[in-house]
Amino acid sequence: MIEVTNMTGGYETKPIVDHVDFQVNRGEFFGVVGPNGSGKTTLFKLMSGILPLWEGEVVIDRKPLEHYPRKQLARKVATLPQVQQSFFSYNVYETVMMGRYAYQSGFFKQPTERDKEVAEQVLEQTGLTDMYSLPLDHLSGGERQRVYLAQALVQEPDILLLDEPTNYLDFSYQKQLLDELKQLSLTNHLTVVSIFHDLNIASLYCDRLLLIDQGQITQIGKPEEVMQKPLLERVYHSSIDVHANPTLSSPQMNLLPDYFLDKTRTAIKPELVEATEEKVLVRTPSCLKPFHQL
Ligand SMILES: Nc1ncnc2c1ncn2[C@@H]1O[C@H](COP(=O)(O)OP(=O)(O)OP(=O)(O)O)[C@@H](O)[C@H]1O
Repeated sequence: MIEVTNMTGGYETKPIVDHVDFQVNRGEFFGVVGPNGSGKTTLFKLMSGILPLWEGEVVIDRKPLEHYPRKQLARKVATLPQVQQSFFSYNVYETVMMGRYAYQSGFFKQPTERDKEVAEQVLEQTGLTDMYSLPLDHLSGGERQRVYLAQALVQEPDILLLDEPTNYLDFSYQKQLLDELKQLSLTNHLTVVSIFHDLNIASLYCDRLLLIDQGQITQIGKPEEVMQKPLLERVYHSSIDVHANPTLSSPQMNLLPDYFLDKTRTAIKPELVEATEEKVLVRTPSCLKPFHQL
């Protein structure tokens, strides 16, 4: 369990994350959402000890973060940062194996049979087995993202902190990755705390969401408690529409482009032109798209 109390911190003099309190339960899939610059990444840096706390504390499994020795913390918490830079061209296997450093001891740090077993299993899980000998700079952005995720997973952490894990991934890999993480949270009780920009994805996969704005918590709760039109419109300064997912319980949102809004910023209802058993034709604001076939 992660307990964050009165967490405050930043970079210079002004706090970026300001007196924040929340808890994440073991095995929970917990999403952090909020506009650009709201403090999501800074919150992660404070939670993982990359940035020092100015005030408050982070307690992981009843032990304050600063009491964890480095290697013990790496076995407990693995992170996938937003931007990964590789200055040397390691191959996929070498990069993934670096995640095992917390389990290696001695001067030469040769991988053990167990290290190799875990690495192979994770390469399989992340669909990287066939690429294991390729240098990282020969991979696409999405493939590289999967390598770094694999590097975090071989740490066999209890807690995974992910900063926009679906960056660069096409929708099929997004689904594959999130299904895998969800499964790990359900069966292995892996705690997943992840930043998302895509509110619909966050709503589909997360047990609870934390909405942050200007360094403070605006709302925390189940997706239906956070995915509320007035709240999201206020925080994101955008016109949106929130509706029930037709097949699942998670609420989903649509952006409302300005050309679909009238002078009072209300969505213009499409005009029904023709409805037969095979098709429905509607007319939307005529200047742009005369017809939509549904
Ligand atoms: N290294 C830094 N030094 C100084 N200020 C920083 C630094 N990193 C971030 N900031 C500032 O902190 C604020 C919050 O940044 P942060 O990266 O936490 O936001 P975010 O919610 O993750 O944004 P995004 O959605 O764009 O990734 C921003 O105003 C940013 O300019």
